[in-house]
Amino acid sequence: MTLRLEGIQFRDFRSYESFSLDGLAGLTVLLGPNAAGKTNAIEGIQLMTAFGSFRNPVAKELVRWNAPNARLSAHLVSASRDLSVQAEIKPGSRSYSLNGKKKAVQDLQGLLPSVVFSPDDLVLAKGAQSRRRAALDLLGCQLSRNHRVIKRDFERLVRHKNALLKDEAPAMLVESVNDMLVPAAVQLYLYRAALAAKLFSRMSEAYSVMAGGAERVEATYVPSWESEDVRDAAQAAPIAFSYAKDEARAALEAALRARAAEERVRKRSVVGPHHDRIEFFIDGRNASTFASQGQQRSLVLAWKMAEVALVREIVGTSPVLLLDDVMSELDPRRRRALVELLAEDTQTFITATDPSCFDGDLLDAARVIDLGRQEPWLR
Ligand SMILES: Nc1ncnc2c1ncn2[C@@H]1O[C@H](COP(=O)(O)OP(=O)(O)OP(=O)(O)O)[C@@H](O)[C@H]1O
Repeated sequence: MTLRLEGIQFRDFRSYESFSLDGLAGLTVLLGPNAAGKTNAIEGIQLMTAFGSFRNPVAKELVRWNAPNARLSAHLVSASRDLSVQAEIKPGSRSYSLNGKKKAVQDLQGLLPSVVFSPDDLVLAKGAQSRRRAALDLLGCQLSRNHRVIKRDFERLVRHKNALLKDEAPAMLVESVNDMLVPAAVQLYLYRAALAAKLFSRMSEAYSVMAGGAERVEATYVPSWESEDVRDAAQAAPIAFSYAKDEARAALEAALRARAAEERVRKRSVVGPHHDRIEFFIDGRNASTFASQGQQRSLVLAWKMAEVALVREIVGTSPVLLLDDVMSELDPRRRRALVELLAEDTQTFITATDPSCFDGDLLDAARVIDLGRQEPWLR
């Protein structure tokens, strides 16, 4: 049975000393002037549903200034279940519990997936590759326990390998870590590549609808073990890569051998899924270099629409949709595309500084929370 978010509470989280919302239904609009805490609220809800944050913060940034820790809780309900998820965040650590029992993030992700769309997401189109990989992983982690376990194992091994390289440990030690790292790296690559293929095809469809079929969007997932020439070519024009498990393993092992000396000199790992790339193309040209602002927005919106479609297909229910200050950024055509996403079964939170960017019908159907009216010391 589908879970939904019934209530959320923050204590000493970001700008909030104390904040709670109960009786949450389909559509909640959070209004408030700049710095009222709208993005903080969206981030808090994401932390209690996706168990990650689109802002990629360190734990310390989430704790209200001068407070020792932050506490968040979420009440999730369905016809047959009543769950209480708690989080305690201290500088340097985050711990979660479910109905009073301690849980690892890997055990909670997927309970109630969420998809965030915020102006910050424009970095998906233009910014660092690490943000694209992180967005793909956050989706993968919400959809598959295997994805989250392998990602965690792989990241642990990379940290260990980097520490050895930094300490100039003997090559034999680094090689023995590579032996453990390769299976996790190959599996993470396979999960990501399979997820990317599904996401990218839905993204192209969504973009095509928004652009009235006038532009063609493609996206590719480029493994780190490709030679520099091939990676350059894959930046210039879309090349589809497809590796079976054995082929991926052989290619990664060969690249690790070929670049071992470089890793020793640079004192860090240079090959593996943490260096894979995601490239976007509009009409065959790399979007990082050639896309206009409007095309970048459409690209990111299409990615988000593809995420929602994939969660619906794979989990069988809609994710919680968190839309942070996006209406004012979108032209009427894109706004319409976004509003169509708000199917009746999609629990949605939208923030804005000004209610005038919403349709009257949308506001009539929503519960409107005015964050600007809250006492400032309680925010
Ligand atoms: N750890 C923290 N402790 C206290 N305040 C914080 C913390 N982190 C962020 N803030 C403050 O929270 C305030 C609200 O930020 P938020 O991004 O939620 O505003 P917003 O309502 O989305 O504003 P805008 O409309 O300008 O996007 C900011 O002034 C920021 O300085």
